[in-house]
Amino acid sequence: MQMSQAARELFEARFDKSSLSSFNEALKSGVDLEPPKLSHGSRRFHRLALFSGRRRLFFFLSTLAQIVVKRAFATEPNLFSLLQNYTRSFPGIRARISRGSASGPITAAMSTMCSGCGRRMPHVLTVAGSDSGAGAGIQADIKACGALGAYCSSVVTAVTAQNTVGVQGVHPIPEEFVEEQLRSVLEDMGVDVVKTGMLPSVGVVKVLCQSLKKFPVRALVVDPVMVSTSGDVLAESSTLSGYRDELFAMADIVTPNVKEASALLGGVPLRTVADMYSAAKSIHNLGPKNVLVKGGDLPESSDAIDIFFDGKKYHELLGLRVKTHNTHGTGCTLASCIAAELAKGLPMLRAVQNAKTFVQNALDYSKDIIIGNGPQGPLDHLFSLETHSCNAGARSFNASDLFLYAVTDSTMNRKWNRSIVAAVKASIEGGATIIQLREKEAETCEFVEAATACIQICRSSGVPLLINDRIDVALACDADGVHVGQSDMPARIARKILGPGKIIGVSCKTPAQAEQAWADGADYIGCGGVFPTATKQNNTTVGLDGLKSVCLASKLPVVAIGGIGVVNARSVMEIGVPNLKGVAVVSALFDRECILTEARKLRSVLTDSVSEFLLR
Ligand SMILES: Cc1ncc(COP(=O)(O)OP(=O)(O)O)c(N)n1
Ligand SMILES: Cc1ncsc1CCOP(=O)(O)O
Repeated sequence: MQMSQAARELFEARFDKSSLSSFNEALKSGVDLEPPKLSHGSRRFHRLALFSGRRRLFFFLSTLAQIVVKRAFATEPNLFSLLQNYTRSFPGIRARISRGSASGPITAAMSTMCSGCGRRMPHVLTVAGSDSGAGAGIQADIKACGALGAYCSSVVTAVTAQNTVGVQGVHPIPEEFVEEQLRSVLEDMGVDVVKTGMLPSVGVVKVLCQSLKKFPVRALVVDPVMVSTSGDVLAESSTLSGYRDELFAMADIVTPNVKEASALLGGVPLRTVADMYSAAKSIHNLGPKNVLVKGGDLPESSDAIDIFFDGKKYHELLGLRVKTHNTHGTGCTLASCIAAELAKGLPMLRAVQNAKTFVQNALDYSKDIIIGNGPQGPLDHLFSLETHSCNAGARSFNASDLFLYAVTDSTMNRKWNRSIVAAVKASIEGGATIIQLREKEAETCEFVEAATACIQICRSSGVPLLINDRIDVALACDADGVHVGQSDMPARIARKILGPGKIIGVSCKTPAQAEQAWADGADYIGCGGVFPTATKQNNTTVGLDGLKSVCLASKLPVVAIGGIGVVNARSVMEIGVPNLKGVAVVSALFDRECILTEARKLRSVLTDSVSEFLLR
């Protein structure tokens, strides 16, 4: 459309050019947005536009669009929030929708921002009680989300006087004020996921349900807190009916422990893992999309077994029981971590697995800390800051990190015209659980620069980053560790140089090499090539039998490597040896057009094969 100079100036005064192009792009992508409300300036613009026939058409269409959008808002009160959520999912556009006063008309004004101008943080809102001891409740939720890189806002439902001995007092917040807090946060702050903890009365449950209907969010995590770890009652028994009748139907996941699961099911006793399976199914029948029954309190079990049920499939999630009194707040922490991982965009099962890993690491790290004189102390949620900042000797390695091990390759990145950083980012988004930079041709300076950028991405996603061969580069960028081959720096010297806090992996093809790697202080073994591969020249293949014999001889966890991809990953995992923890892949991710899609596919093959194996 040709515009007169005057009209152009008026138009550009209201929208800067980048906003305008983002707005146009959003429209092209199919978002229906209300055109800006006519201000005095734009009325003048319309008057000018009337001078030509084409401009008359513009005026007519924009007025028509305004009428349509206003009608839609009048008939669909949730449209405001739906639109707000919808626009949030556009990477190149950030739309802020402002709502008029409750009595006045709803106005939608859009301010756009190019993707390079700002950074959205994953956002969890916790709706829970305050714990003055800060081990559980709102305080635990904020710390856990922060540790996992999510922003956490809070709506306080009750204030408790609490310490490591027990709960000395509970002061519920009036329902109207809970509602007001909910409105303040949900209306303005772009919440991705809501997590609930202590909801002291059925009235608060109802207020929450109404608020979530008005302001829908991407996911709802319900931790049905009824009784504190010290045995003190934190919710009226009528809250149970609120959960069952209304809240569960809106929940993406409900995370009861065995006592809460029993209470929700009218007091049925839960004594065995089989009981947990049937409880998960019965609670699923109450409406939530997924259920996690936590078995930490189950008597007579040496492992912490949780049962996850998505309505079709059960997953038995195993964790080692950490011997410690410092368990106060683990339930709140787990649910908050699930919420944080969902807010980051992870699928549900992965979010649950990552949350479990975080809690287990936090328990392990905090097992000896002394806070308070009571029987149940708190966790140190921010342990990862300490391990990363002072390399204090507590290794941040968890064998389950080997599940989907992405190993980069500079030749492949060049072929597909991608930076290392973009490749790493995509693989993490697709579900990679650990990254190795294997950059055979990079100049040292370029390698350190790329590794430093990758470290930031990996840290914010909780994914360890290792460097292939180059201990100097690992030290320079404070990577989480190194992977060395049989002809590289021996692992025992690498350990001396790097200290106890870094992860060291060693390539092994034989049981003798596996034994040596353990003696040298390695953390894991990479075994392969399992299948023939074009990625590494002159590399002998050990096959599935060779892999099995190395696993059986190894005291360390093992990751399989070489020629592995979507079609054969299951056959690798199915060799059925407990210390085989995952697969490492190069070309199956990095020599493909879309790394993210391939990582997702591979992750899902691995998850399916492992859970089926566990259930056998
Ligand atoms: C996880 C993992 N396992 C094995 C290797 C191979 O390492 P290496 O023997 O040092 O061979 P190059 O990678 O240097 O060719 C690996 N990189 N990662
Ligand atoms: C580095 C390495 N070490 C043993 S096999 C191999 C290459 C793995 O690459 P791909 O996953 O493309 O087969």
